[in-house]
Amino acid sequence: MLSVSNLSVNYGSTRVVDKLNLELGQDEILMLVGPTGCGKTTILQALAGLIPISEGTMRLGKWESSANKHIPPEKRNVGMVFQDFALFPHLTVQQNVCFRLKDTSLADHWLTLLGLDNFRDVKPARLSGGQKQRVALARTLAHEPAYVLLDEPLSNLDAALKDSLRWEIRDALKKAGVPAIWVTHDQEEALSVGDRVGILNKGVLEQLDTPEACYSSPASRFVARFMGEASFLSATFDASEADTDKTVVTEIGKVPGTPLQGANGNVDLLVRPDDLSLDATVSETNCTVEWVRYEGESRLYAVMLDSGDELKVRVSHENAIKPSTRAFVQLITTHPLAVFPKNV
Ligand SMILES: Nc1ncnc2c1ncn2[C@@H]1O[C@H](COP(=O)(O)OP(=O)(O)OP(=O)(O)O)[C@@H](O)[C@H]1O
Repeated sequence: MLSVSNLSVNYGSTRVVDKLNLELGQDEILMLVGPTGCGKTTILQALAGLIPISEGTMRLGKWESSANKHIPPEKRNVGMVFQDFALFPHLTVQQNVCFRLKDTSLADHWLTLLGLDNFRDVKPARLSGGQKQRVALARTLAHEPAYVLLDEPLSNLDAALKDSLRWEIRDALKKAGVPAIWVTHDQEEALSVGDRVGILNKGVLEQLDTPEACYSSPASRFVARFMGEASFLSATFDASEADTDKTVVTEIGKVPGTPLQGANGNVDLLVRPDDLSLDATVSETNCTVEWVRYEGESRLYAVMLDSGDELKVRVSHENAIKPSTRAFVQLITTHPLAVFPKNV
């Protein structure tokens, strides 16, 4: 198990990573997300042993690294996958994957599994971005790393390729049975691919949890907003009610609620776009459409409630409503929504 305890990194007098704690299971994939400059790459570099750390420890198997006792990358048996693939241009695919390997049977295994058999004698320049990233992954896994660090492995690829390759990479990591930390900018990728997701804000891990928990019970408003479209709706909530029927009362309906941070009384309800319905064909109205974004399968609307709260609503693409139209918005969810203390 990879254990990280109180890991902190300073650049000069600036703390960039602050007291990171995490433990990674044997074949667990942790997706690390956060805004640009929040310290994601720095964490990977520290875990790889590429930069000195200021505080804390990292432990795996027989080694433990700390500020006073640095373990270099070659002693950690770490595998790294970068966004720019980092292949040797003068070597073939086969030679890249077998580089410094005594036993090449695992290289054959990964080359076949990642669909690269027909490209063994080709040099990287002749490969597409997706093929290059498969070669980089095959090379990493052929060396039987104890853990794998992936720094935005899909960011140089187009959208369609990203979608298929993310599953291939996940499958390969699971087949190899190694723990992995995967940095991404893409919240959807983090939620769909990760066993757990870590959300960083200014060097601090704000939440480390299952994708479902990060999305539905975010530890903070920052996490709520970062993991997807989030609206906050004024509501009232009686936390003393029996557990089974804790109801949040809003001007557009009642829903079950999960109180966070001691929310009680006047609160803000976290509403996601798919928790709502929108109808412009009924006589009763309670909002005005501000703007609409066509998304193909769906349309995302921003509506302004008559009371002044703005909500985002996602509905079928068939439901086309023009901006400035009066409409009726309603809560339609039956699962509990997160309830935050009123933002004052
Ligand atoms: N070598 C360095 N010297 C000084 N400051 C640095 C150095 N490398 C990174 N930083 C700073 O540390 C902070 C974290 O950088 P880091 O690259 O880890 O962020 P990130 O979350 O990976 O960002 P991005 O998503 O843009 O890649 C930033 O403010 C960055 O400017």
